[in-house]
Amino acid sequence: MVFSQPSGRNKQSLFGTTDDRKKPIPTFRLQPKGPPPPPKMPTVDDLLDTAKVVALPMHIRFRGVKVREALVFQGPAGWGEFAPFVEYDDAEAKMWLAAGIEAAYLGAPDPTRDSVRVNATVPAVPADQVAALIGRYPGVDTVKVKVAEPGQSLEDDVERVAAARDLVETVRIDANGAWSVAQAIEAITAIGDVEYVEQPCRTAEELAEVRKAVSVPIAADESIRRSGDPLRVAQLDAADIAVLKVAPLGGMRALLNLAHKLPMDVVVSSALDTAIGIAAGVNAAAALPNLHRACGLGTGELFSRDVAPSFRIEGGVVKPRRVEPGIDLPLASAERTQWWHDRLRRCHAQLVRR
Ligand SMILES: O=C(O)CCC(=O)c1ccccc1C(=O)O
Ligand SMILES: [Mg+2]
Repeated sequence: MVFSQPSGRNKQSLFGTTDDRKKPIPTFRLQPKGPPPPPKMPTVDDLLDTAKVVALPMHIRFRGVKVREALVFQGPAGWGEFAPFVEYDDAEAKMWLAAGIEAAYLGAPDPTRDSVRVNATVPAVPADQVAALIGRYPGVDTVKVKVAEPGQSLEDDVERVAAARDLVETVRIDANGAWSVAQAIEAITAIGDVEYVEQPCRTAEELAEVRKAVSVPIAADESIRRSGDPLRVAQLDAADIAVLKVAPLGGMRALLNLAHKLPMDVVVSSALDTAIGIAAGVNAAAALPNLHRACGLGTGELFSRDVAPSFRIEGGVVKPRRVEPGIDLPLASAERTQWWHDRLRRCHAQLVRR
């Protein structure tokens, strides 16, 4: 059911559902009613026909990488992206392929708003570099600061967050699960008031413990996108906010469906996507019935080259748009291209088999 959404165009799926199979064969209507039938699942050859593997250079190291690789492809509805992080196994990576196929073959769900507020993303840089990074995000009033980077101290985090606080109204932090419960409580106390702390510890149980011990709101990211059971954080009362990403959840409609089920505020964030993946994130955020917080969709600013001009941030917002890659793309080596083609083949086989 992850590929469906309660109503209208947003309910379509490329993969079908048990419900669809139970429905009687529809009788012919003179005046067609409702959404068009979902297109057929593309074959591997369909995907590889238009596939390009890009290697995008970054201004700054993020998640340990300075070059972001992605495979992008074109379908009848536009472009899709397949860019699971290289260390992910096929079972996890196949969700990212489902998301890319949805974007290229089904297109965006119906929007409910025409712009989306974004946050600036500040990697674990020295405090004196924070102002220059935030300067790349015109009109943005919310900054997400990465903390708990391996090899750095709590003092580094306190200083980096303080530098961001001097410049904007709202600061949120992301520890990517690096702290123990005790370390999280110590760090959160030292850092002081923030909008929320994203994934302070690895497990949902630990998030629930930290949440009981501190007054700062807790957001869940990896506990949702990598847990196998995204609803568990809600069952455990482990988070105040859900950070949702299109690609790891298997698409825009999967994200909308999950947001519908979660009893908490949602933030849509990127997975360090190219402009094609960012477009899907913006389209998902623009289709949410409720959205109260800035989204992490400004990461195009971290690239020094992208597949298309990055989403222009103006007055702190981005607007949904169609993304068409340029002709002069920074292509990956032949060897890396083959690696991505092989990975796409394996993930496609897993998707059609299930
Ligand atoms: O949310 C943002 O501001 C940017 C996206 C981001 O931080 C991110 C990007 C790639 C992989 C993981 C993460 C993360 O939120 O942990
Ligand atoms: Mg995160």
